[in-house]
Amino acid sequence: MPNDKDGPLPEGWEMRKSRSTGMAYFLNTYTKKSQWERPDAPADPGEVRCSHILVKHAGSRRPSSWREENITRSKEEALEILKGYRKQIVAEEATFVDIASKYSDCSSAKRGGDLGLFGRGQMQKPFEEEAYKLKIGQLSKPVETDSGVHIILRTA
Ligand SMILES: O=C(O)CN(Cc1ccccc1)C(=O)c1nc(-c2ccccc2)[nH]c1C(=O)O
Repeated sequence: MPNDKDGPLPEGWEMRKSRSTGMAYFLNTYTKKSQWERPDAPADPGEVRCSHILVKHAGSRRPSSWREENITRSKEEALEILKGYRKQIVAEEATFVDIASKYSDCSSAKRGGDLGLFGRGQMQKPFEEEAYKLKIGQLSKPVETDSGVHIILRTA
């Protein structure tokens, strides 16, 4: 029940007290984002919320992005680049949001890679399958779709 004021917070969320005002606020321990409003439980338990980093290649269905007008790298190169990003994130040398914002070939880069909530049947099948396997807070292995290669972070 969304916004049930007494119900448990969705996993990954903590209630904090603002040091200055003493007001309660809510912190998402995965994305490090904080907000005053109590987070809704996912609208439908069948939905997940994910962020992703997309590296396109010459074989991508649309080999173009906000970063690069004409993407010519090979799929193998794209995979190596993506594995490098994953290593940096796992070693905490960079945050997921930082890498997604700077390097993802998806328009969601502007939102730190956030895709929002989605249910089954909305994303390309390989992407959906991997996303639904993830626990909240877990980072996927590289996933190939017609759009390119991705790593996925499940956030809710
Ligand atoms: O595949 C295509 O023909 C073109 N697309 C699809 C697309 C294009 C613009 C916005 C959203 C999706 C992409 O290449 C694409 N796919 C994605 C995508 C794929 C899987 C999960 C989430 C996003 N993002 C993009 C993008 O440019 O921004």
